[in-house]
Amino acid sequence: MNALELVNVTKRYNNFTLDNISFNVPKGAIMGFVGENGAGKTTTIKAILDLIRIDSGEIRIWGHSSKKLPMDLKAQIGVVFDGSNLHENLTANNIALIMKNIYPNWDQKVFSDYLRKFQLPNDKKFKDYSRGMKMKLSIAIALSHNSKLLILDEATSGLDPMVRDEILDIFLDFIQEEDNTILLSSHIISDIEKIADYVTFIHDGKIVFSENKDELVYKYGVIRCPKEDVKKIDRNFVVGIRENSFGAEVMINNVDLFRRRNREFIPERTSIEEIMLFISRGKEAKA
Ligand SMILES: Nc1ncnc2c1ncn2[C@@H]1O[C@H](COP(=O)(O)OP(=O)(O)OP(=O)(O)O)[C@@H](O)[C@H]1O
Repeated sequence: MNALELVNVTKRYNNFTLDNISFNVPKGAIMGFVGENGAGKTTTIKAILDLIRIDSGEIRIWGHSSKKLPMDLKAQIGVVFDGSNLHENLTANNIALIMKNIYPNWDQKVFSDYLRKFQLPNDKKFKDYSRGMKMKLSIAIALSHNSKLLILDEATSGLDPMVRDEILDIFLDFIQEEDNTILLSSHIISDIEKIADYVTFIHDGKIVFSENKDELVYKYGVIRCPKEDVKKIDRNFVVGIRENSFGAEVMINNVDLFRRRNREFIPERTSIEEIMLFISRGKEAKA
């Protein structure tokens, strides 16, 4: 069962198109949603949350059309946006009062526990919080209304590695509950490598892949060879080329089939970060 399904979703802006994207997030999984600046991550998340109107396609949350999601299910989605939009003059205490009215399932005890755990003062105004504190407060809110689906847009960016680790642990705790699901967009691939079960890579408004994280690194490989050998490699397998003064690195897809067909070149293991970098740069050789 999927918590989230996107089918052929298209959204056109003047200079950008979210182009016919499809991917699923299985219930109980953490989906890492990665892509460079402007690739379309926030647009996708806004579409999922029905904050923008899509031009075509279908989005289903727990099997319901996102446009017709019943209120009680809507209340089970915890959302954190980068640069939280909480009012500057509110304190955590004020926010708790507001959230109690917004969410029928608001759990004050859980919220207070998170404030303590994150060492967030009750009475300090939001504008006087540090970036890390603001992010933690947003996460505490998202986790305090019995959410079963967390949608996090760059929730760990701009935070130091220790705070990031602390927050990633909270996400891992959250996912221990069998039915809980996370969609986490991030620039920080190491965070995704640490906690995600699946990775969806969006590039220039299109989905390049949406796959199980562990299988991904077996599908791709890097061949290191002299520049003049690049042309011997079957272009159908090539997803990206990088050249430097020592030679060339060629990222290939479908490594198993490549190995069976070709004994001359031996692809080496790679990482999600490298796969993304190569694919973003394209098939033309670049230093
Ligand atoms: N309301 C809008 N009107 C016109 N263009 C928009 C609007 N919102 C977003 N865009 C454009 O859509 C593109 C994708 O933006 P989006 O915020 O989805 O990217 P992103 O992957 O989240 O990037 P980042 O990692 O930088 O946040 C950008 O070119 C942006 O300028």
